[in-house]
Amino acid sequence: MEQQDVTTVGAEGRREAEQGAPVVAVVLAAGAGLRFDPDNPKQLVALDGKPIVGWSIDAFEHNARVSDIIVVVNAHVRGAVEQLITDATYTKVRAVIDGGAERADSTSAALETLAAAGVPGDAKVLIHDSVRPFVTQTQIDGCIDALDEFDAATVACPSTDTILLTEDLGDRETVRSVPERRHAYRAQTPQAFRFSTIHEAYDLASDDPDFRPTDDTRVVVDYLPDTPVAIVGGSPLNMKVTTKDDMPFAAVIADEITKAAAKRHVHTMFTQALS
Ligand SMILES: Nc1ccn([C@@H]2O[C@H](COP(=O)(O)OP(=O)(O)OP(=O)(O)O)[C@@H](O)[C@H]2O)c(=O)n1
Ligand SMILES: C[C@](O)(CO)[C@H](O)COP(=O)(O)O
Repeated sequence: MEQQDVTTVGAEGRREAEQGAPVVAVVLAAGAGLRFDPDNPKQLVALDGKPIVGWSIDAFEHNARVSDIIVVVNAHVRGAVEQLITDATYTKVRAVIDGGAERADSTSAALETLAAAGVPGDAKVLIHDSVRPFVTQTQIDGCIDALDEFDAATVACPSTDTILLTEDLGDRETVRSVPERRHAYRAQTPQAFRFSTIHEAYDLASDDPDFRPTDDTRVVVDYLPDTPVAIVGGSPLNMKVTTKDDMPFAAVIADEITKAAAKRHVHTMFTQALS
């Protein structure tokens, strides 16, 4: 992917000439959805008529600072995802690639695709769960901006519950430590990295076959411990659809977003008609 100048209009209307490396979104949609319904892939389930994976791709397609999108799929959803991309006439989706058995394998496959494509080490890579359909432009911009100061950043939500870290005692879990709540966050996505950082971390981690991280931030924390990972503000609305119990909440959020967008559209129409 070639270097390109991107002129963007920031959230406050600021115009900024943003010259630099590509901003690549990796949308992870290769999961089996075992906790949801293996016979009904959750990434394809519609919310307000749009498949969950479509909500996530839309968010990055419509961010002017994102230059490229890679979608990671499995064989069961590939056809539907490719059709969705065609029907939506997305302009930034560069490849639909096969993921792997674990989430980390899917991220790794995306990183190898970027490496083979010659993506520069200072490219900004945003890795996102496709089943977090309500990621906001503010969160995406927050990740992109954070990488001007850090080599790694993750969207995360302050925990409103006290977090307990446990250990095994016989067949029971017992509390090992209770971190201060002000330092307790729930990781979300996007998780964002300079390409060289995340590629190096995954390269180091690949020597440990037993390493099974549930997110990408941990790979940097464990294998590049001197690399700070900045927190970007998350929200309970940036939820992950994991089980069917998540669907009623997701449906309410989707409906609210759709209604708000319709109101904005009507307002714009009136403003244009009356001007
Ligand atoms: N091998 C995998 C596993 C997960 N994911 C993606 O990572 C995100 C978060 O994973 P999760 O919610 O756990 O999805 P699944 O792994 O499909 O769920 P389950 O664990 O219930 O099978 C999802 O967008 C999922 O598609 C992926 O791309 N490749
Ligand atoms: C990456 C993540 O969304 C951060 O909370 C989470 O770890 C994904 O977990 P999953 O089991 O793959 O859904």
